[in-house]
Amino acid sequence: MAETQLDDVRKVFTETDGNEIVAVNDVSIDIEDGEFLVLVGPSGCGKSTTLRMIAGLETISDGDIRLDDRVINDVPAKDRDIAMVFQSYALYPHMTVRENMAFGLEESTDLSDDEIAARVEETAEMMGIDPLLDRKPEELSGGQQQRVALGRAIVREPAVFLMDEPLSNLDAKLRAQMRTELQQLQEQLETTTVYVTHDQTEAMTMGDRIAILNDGELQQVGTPLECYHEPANVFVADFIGEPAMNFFDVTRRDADGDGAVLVNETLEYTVSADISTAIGDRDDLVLGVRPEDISIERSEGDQRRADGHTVPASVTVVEPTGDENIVYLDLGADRSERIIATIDGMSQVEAGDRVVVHVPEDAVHVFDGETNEALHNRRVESNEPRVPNV
Ligand SMILES: Nc1ncnc2c1ncn2[C@@H]1O[C@H](COP(=O)(O)OP(=O)(O)OP(=O)(O)O)[C@@H](O)[C@H]1O
Repeated sequence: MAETQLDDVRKVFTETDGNEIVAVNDVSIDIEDGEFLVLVGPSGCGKSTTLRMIAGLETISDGDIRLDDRVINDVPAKDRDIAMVFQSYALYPHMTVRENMAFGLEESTDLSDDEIAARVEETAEMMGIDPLLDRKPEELSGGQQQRVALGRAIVREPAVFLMDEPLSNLDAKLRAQMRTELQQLQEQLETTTVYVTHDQTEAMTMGDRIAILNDGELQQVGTPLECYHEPANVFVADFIGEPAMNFFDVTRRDADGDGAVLVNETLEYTVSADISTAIGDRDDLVLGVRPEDISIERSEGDQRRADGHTVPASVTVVEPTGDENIVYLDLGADRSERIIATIDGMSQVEAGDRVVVHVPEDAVHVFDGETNEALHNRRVESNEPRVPNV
């Protein structure tokens, strides 16, 4: 167990033509002792590079990495007391499962052969791979190989586990099963874990906290629900949640009293004083609303409600997923804007239906159109935790 800190960590790669790539740009994260932190972001955002720097497999261009307050920038990988699990499993093909698991212990500890054998057996039992101990990797399924790769990391009892997309070679069902198992295992072992994935569902369901990276820059660190309900910016709001948040470029118009109206060619959305105050005098804005917060009603003609939170629309596509319908809609008379809503699977809505879309004010997010930073996030009732749709 160990607290792991990244302090303004930077990685610049220099290509052969001298061109510099900033893969990781001054990233600071405090990973608590025993925490399961998920590093998530799109391809090329710097996740693996960050993990490899923690592991000692990549040098650091600037900043510090600390393990329990000790700077480990120059400590060789093998002396860091960190175990890494790769997507490719990286098992030694000529060794049995038993030998694969024992190898790391022989290299990094002074344990006797008997002690090593006992620890391998014990870990194999915990991982449910004890019947496989005398097989070679080629005699194992992908899922079994992944279990062995995890077992090989666990048997070392390291201070920190680093995992780079460890489940991505498994089929969807096995992946979901392994997610739960890994989480339970980590809770039981209480070993600080940094887990890399590009899959937001994996991040949301596994992480105590998630750290969202884009283009080498840290966007937000928080619990899954914080990142979902209180995204720091448009990138996070868009990345977390499935289907993604709907966004509309709007400008501000003063309304009667303290409120404002957010407008574009299709929308006229009235907001009350607290949102208007958060917006201030900014004029370039982005209005955001999650698909699951939208409701739709059948309607003949253009029936806007007096609250200024409705807009007429027509249904273009309905995708049933079982418990819910994902509904794609064209908004307004000119149909120049689109919106996606997720509604109850029993609702009778069909392509071609004329409807009214209702967006409650307590569900809207407003972002600065220039900086993309959040100005106002949806209201969350603290006694009413909502399960995010991921
Ligand atoms: N050895 C290298 N030399 C030059 N550029 C590199 C090197 N390794 C990574 N990069 C660049 O650094 C950036 C971050 O790469 P990294 O592999 O960390 O991203 P990632 O988020 O893990 O992506 P993925 O999910 O696709 O694995 C990318 O632009 C990548 O091209």
